[in-house]
Amino acid sequence: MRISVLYTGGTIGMVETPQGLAPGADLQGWLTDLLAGTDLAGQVAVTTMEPLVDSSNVTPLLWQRIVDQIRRDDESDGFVVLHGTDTMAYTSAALSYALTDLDRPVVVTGSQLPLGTPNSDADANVMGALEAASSGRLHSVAVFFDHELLDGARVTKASSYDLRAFTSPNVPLLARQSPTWQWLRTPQSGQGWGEPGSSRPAPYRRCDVPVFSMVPGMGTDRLTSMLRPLPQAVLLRAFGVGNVPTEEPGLITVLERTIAAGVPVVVASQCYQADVDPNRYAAGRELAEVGAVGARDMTVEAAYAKICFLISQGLRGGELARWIGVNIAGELTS
Ligand SMILES: NC(=O)C[C@H](N)C(=O)O
Repeated sequence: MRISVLYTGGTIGMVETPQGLAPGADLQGWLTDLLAGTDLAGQVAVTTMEPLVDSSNVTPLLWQRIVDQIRRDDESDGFVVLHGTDTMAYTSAALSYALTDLDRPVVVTGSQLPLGTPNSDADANVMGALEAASSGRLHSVAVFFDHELLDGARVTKASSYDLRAFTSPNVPLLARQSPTWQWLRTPQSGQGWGEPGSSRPAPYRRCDVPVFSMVPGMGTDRLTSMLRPLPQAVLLRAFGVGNVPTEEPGLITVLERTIAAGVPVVVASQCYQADVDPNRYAAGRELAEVGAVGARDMTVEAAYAKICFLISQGLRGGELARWIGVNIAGELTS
């Protein structure tokens, strides 16, 4: 058994500096000590992805570097990606879309408190992630955090301070480690990208996709200026099941013109738990009628990463909008 750990940064390996927490801990040394005397000792290799970053600085280009690193490693039986928590949910969704054909586990984790500090969750999270990756029971992308294993394309960061930082609001856990493993269900899968046997997905590129929330009193002029110049797509966080202020004069027309100009408008929800159906209320139906597409039960993170994935594959306009409803990697309930 060989597990490859890809270390990208995050609080887990940070130390206090005069500027605040920043990468600087001896992660390799700490991991060697952590694994000493366990079944995994000598079976784990660490690759440090320089420069180490706070995950607020992650872009789709780092998503792709992680994908490339995993793809070029035929030797490892599984992977653990050490990542900052702030954008971990975006990265785990992005890896899920790009690695549907991998058939080896990729477990993403990190910590809320730096390794070696009092009550740090680093030891438990990394040991659990390594156990999940070497269990033989997982073959897809998942997140392990605070004794829970979650579908990679389903997670959201639910707390900035609690050690239970991640949840998957629309689907149950995959497994719980408390303290022995209880495997609760098989991961949701999707149809993957392209035809079976076709070439691998094109690499992630940076994309121009604004994500914004509707708020009570949102004006049409503000919406119009937010959409200039025209982006590649829009991810709109509407109210509830996908409702917007349809009585605001001109607001729907702005979105209609945006869609007519070839810019897909994807409607997600501001609710923590959501299944978007813009057809349900009159206050949403007008959106659907002008061609906006609902993100169904995808998280905002999964929807954003999916739009970037589809743009990177060269899809635009209506074709991209059609793929929003296709389950690629278990990101939505089909
Ligand atoms: N807990 C963390 O890892 C937060 C950190 N700011 C990061 O996302 O890199």
